[in-house]
Amino acid sequence: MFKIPFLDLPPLRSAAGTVRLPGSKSISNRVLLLAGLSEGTTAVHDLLDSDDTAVMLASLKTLGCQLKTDHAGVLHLTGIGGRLQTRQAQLFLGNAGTAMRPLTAALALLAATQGGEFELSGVPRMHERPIADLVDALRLLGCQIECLGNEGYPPLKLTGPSPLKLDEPVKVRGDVSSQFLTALLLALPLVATQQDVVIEVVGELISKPYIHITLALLERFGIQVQREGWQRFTIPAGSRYRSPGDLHVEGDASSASYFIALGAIAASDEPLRIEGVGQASLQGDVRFAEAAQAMGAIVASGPNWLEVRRGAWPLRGIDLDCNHIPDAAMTLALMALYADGPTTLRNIASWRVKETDRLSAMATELRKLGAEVEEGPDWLRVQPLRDWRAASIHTYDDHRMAMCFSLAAFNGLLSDRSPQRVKHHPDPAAIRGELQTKDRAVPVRILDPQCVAKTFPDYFETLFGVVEARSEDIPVITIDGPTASGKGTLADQVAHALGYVILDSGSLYRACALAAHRGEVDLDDGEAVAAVGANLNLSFKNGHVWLDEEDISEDLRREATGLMASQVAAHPAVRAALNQLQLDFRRLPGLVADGRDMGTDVFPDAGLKVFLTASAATRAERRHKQLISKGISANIEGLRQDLEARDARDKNRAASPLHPAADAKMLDNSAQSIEESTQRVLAWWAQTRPFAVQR
Ligand SMILES: O=C(O)C1=C[C@@H](OP(=O)(O)O)[C@@H](O)[C@H](O)C1
Ligand SMILES: C=C(OP(=O)(O)O)C(=O)O
Repeated sequence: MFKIPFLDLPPLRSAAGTVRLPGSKSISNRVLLLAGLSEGTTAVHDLLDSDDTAVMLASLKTLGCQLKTDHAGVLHLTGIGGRLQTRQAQLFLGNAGTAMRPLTAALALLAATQGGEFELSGVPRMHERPIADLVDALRLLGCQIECLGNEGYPPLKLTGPSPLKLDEPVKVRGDVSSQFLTALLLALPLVATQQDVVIEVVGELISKPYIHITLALLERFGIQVQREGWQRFTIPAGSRYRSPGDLHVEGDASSASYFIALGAIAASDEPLRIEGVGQASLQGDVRFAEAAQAMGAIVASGPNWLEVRRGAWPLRGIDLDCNHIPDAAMTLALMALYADGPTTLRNIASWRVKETDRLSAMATELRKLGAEVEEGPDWLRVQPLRDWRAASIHTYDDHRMAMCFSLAAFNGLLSDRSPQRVKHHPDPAAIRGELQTKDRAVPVRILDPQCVAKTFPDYFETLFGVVEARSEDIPVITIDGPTASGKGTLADQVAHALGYVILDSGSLYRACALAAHRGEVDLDDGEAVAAVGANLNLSFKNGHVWLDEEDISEDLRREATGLMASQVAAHPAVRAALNQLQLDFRRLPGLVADGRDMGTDVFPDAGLKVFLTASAATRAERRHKQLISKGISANIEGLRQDLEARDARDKNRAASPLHPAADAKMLDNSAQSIEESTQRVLAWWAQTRPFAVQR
């Protein structure tokens, strides 16, 4: 997960490959609650691991459920069998509607029948998300519920015992959220032992497909609800939760929407394959695929997979009632930017009471990209966009805002005078326009990218696994400098702050030599060592070097490795292979490369080049401290003389002498803390970016 203040997405060009979706949030939290209320143990496979499920799991644990995850990642949950194990608890439910609403109903009924006192709270936004319709329904039933802040909103206090009136139908409104009905359906079997319990929906029910998920999962837990249209639901007398034993959670269909859109926008050669949902899915949001098809996507599907590629291009604008796909519909608003005419999304009033006011947030942020947007009380109209602006997108702690706006990074595919338009106007001026499109693609900045943790913590990593950018569009920062100047630490810090990949070029020759030696390759055979070098699977994380899955940092520092490194570095074939390997580190979302010739030779087009120096005395002192901390005695004066001699050799050697690139920024960190140098480099970097100052 990118735990950084912002993530810059460079212009992206294409998508291909396979995405394995994380588990469905809606299914995961329902299954957890049902298993928690059941007797016996349920083995839950492929459970979603995210903020929303974490709060549900923590609550169930507090309530006395036993949770164990085995080595294969399967959760074994032993439920309370409908008998309270603890009568007092304070539960924090973050911003998870699928935890707050159903737990309110379940604990209100358990407190009423068995006695207890439970407080349910969440993040500030959860305290602005209405729950009045559910509280009203439960109060009419006889539950004691106090709203501790504003009436009709969490936090809530549920107390009991108190007598329940189960003879009358339980009436609930369904026009603000379907989760209130879901909550009652999931919880009322607790008290439907002696008699049928009837629920009547008052007024129009929204987000209906979510009720299907609820009913299907209740059935898996042995409860057959009788349904009359969307108005009346009967939980038969004698209902009792029975664990199905094993249960598999399918992939999240709302999360699939970003990749379906990605396929429609950017999979122009091969389809993008999405695994985890398909025709057999329980989730209504799979029908997002139909909306994407209406916009031009070509979709093939099997029971639990989808393959999506670009059909019509530009996409086609649509006018759609989105009430059945409230979450995935947000993705259509981004697809609309790539369309040939306006797109109107209707019947989406519920957007206003979700993680943020999504209608307003969507309109505001789309306008930052330059889009023309109209917003009504329950609709949104988005015009196609051709003249895109680089924008810093606020995400309002809403995972879907962050995921949706990542799709704006494909703007280079359809900016003004894009190649597609040139096809229709094949005159020389238009073709010159095509050549200019490269400069028209703009990056997108996603603020607070870690908000995706609500349902899809690895969203951006997954995205980067299936998209491509042109190499020259991937930003590079180079940090070159003499030995012991602290460039490795600085590169680490800068890369960490930006979420960028790190290349510690100095260790490549050592790693190559080590891998060749381990593979029993003759170190005098340049071609053979080069072949090893070309296939090295190296990565750099937190100052450590990894070869495949192994941390080889210690081995690289050994004297023997150093000697082997200078042996292999003499082969021109090895140098060529390692040069290519270094270029291959230019990966999404960007690269920080440290070394001696990164800015001068390897990445001459880097967006920022830093040449880091420190006085020989300072570097000698740092090296001295390092050695002492490892228990190696050393003499500062001797170290300083060594460093000065090495500097002189480096500067004056014939082959790539160490010197700053003509356009490098000089940074002398002798009197700076690492934090200060990091901030200096980040400030220089910010000046190169097209985004307005962050607010
Ligand atoms: O029951 C569910 O799992 C959900 C129902 C929907 O909410 P509303 O019924 O409030 O639209 C949806 O937006 C939410 O993400 C999950
Ligand atoms: C509305 C959403 O979440 P919640 O389950 O918290 O209602 C959502 O995930 O888009």
